[in-house]
Amino acid sequence: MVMFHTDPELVCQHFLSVGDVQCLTAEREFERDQNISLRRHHQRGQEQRNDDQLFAAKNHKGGISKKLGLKYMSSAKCGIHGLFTYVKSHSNNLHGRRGNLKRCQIASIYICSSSLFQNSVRFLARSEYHRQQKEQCIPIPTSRFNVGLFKGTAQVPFQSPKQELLRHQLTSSVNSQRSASLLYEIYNYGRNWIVVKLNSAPKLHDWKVKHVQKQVQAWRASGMTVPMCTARPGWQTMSLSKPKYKKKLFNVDINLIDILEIDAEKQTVRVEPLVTMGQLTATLDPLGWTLPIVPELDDLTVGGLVMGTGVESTSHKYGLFQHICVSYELVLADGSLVTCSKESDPDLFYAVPWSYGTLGFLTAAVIRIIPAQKYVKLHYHPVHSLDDVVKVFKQESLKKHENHFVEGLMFDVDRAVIMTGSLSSTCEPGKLNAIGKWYKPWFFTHVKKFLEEGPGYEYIPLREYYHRHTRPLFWEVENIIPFGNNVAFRYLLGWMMPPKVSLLKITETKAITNLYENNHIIQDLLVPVKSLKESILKFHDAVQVYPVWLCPFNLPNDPGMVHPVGEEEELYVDVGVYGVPKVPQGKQYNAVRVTRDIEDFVAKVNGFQMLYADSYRTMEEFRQMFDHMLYDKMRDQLDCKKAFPDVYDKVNKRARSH
Ligand SMILES: NC(=O)C1=CN([C@@H]2O[C@H](COP(=O)(O)OP(=O)(O)OC[C@H]3O[C@@H](n4cnc5c(N)ncnc54)[C@H](OP(=O)(O)O)[C@@H]3O)[C@@H](O)[C@H]2O)C=CC1
Ligand SMILES: CC(C)=CCC[C@@H](C)[C@H]1CC[C@@]2(C)C3=C(CC[C@]12C)[C@@]1(C)CC[C@H](O)C(C)(C)[C@@H]1CC3
Repeated sequence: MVMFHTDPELVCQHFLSVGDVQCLTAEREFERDQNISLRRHHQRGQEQRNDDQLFAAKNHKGGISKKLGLKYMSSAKCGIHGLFTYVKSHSNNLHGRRGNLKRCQIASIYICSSSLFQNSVRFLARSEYHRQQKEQCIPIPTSRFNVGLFKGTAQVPFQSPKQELLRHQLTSSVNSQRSASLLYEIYNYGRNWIVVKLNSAPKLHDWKVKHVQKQVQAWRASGMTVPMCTARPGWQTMSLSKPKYKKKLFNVDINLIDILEIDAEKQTVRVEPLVTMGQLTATLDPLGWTLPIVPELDDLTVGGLVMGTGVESTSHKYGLFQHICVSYELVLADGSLVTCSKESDPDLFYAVPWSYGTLGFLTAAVIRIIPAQKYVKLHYHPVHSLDDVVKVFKQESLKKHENHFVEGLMFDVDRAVIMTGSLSSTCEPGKLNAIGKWYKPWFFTHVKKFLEEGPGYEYIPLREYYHRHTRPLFWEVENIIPFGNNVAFRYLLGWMMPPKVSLLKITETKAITNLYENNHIIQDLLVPVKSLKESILKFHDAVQVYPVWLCPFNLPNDPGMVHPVGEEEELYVDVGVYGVPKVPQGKQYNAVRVTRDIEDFVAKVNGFQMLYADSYRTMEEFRQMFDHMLYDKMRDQLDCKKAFPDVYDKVNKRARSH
């Protein structure tokens, strides 16, 4: 039977479901009208042909072409990085972590557009389902590719699937996404600089807030038929999934992107919710100030960190992001504008964090600032047994005064580097390491070296330390551009990194999102430090993903969704698991089963799951993990039931993506 799939998603889903994937056999001509032609590369016997499931997908404007008897149509837009990652992770699952890629090859990938915010990746695909799994795949001898920046068509001899994959990965790094990211960054920093210089933001703030209030009034006037959410598109957010619920809800546009005021006397900064961490450190650091906690990815927003949560290597001292916030300004369900703080309205103040925008719209936040220093003196302590990892990590995390920063990276179940740091205004000669420079190795690979070299220390410029995980997105960029840490690449093209998450997301299709969701784990599990050893062993058994991020944080017993079980504050640790799970040969990773198992474990040890990650909990299970007492009270009191969805309805798996 020959099947023609016109939906690219099905093409990719098929990749997942089949046992073997044979090379896409295609040659294409990219003509001006962007028709794509497809022809079969090698002939096979009639019997085998009958078994074929033939997929051809054509990107661009829904055109239909018929050529060589094959019918194919419409849109195969697919973030190229996603495709690579997919291929990589898929082959890992099929053949073990370092599995051979022979049976999973993509032969033709086309990037035909280089417009600023768009990359169109076209691929023609043909896959073969061998009913009898034993049957061998036949390698394809040549393939062709055409990438926007490389004009013309290059014919490259097919050497090995791995090289084939690498070649495609190279094309991804030179696609226009990188330059678009850079232009976008330059625009943002320029705009921010002008706004700060002109001091125009505070004057405009009231006017912009009124605009939010007017939209809430308009929602009320419209009969309040569906609840509200912000209009921020899903591709702009720092999560793997895209919120599906936004399509059904009343979207309120919140265009609040500026730093409003720095008060040196009170040691606070007042910011609008879409201010990012990168924007804040760029503004505050030159003035000699910094936030006590700077969540490490440049594009995280204050709104997202207040409504979700934020954690970083100073959290053992300062707690979570909400614990450095002094007050919130919110537009409520009735359209009124309120400001709440511990003193003025403690119930609302404590209920807001983790509420994910379901109590009101945040229009400004006042956050504490502390004096900054020029450098971080960072010590690296390699440890070589799990017991020592736990011991050293706990010991260092409890030294709140000596250690301004504490963080651990586990490279295996019994090997880790624990880092401790302090702020410093001076630097010893020969000890400076400007890790943020474009040609420097990715931070986690630099850290790993200390396992062999033994303990050491160095000085890192403060802002470069804060954003140390931005360039490799922890280690996630390794899956997207595996050669990104290669020394030649770094010197030549490293300045184009990191890829902008929003641009990666906007160029990604549902299909690739699905592939990520099914072959990847991204979870931050917040567990009491007393359960750290048990947790590491549990995650090791479940997924064996390394490196693992260990970040200690102090959890005070404040009211609200997240607090320790006992009366006292407690030391917790964020165990960050990001990567492709290791699956025994021949087995398929089951994201739902594994994630649910991990979630059950976390709940059992009185831990929490960060809300940006996929949650497979039922509503009852979710309500058991998070204390809803104050939240429910505030939802009733502020008449939120019709105005905003319940937090569970925003964070559960069904509400996201697809
Ligand atoms: N180191 C760290 O701590 C890291 C944290 N994260 C997580 O990433 C998320 C932040 O990502 P980011 O892209 O900045 O935020 P998002 O846009 O993803 O926002 C997260 C939630 O906050 C709500 N929200 C955001 N702004 C407002 C507002 N002004 N008023 C009301 N609700 C609002 C959103 O509501 P709506 O759905 O209506 O848009 C959404 O539900 C957080 O959840 C954080 O925990 C991720 C990486 C690192
Ligand atoms: C609490 C802490 C420190 C969390 C760190 C979380 C990061 C590792 C996450 C946040 C956003 C994130 C989910 C993301 C991705 C990887 C992991 C990230 C960076 C990527 C880049 C993976 C590739 C995907 O195709 C896509 C581009 C959609 C996402 C975007 C968000």
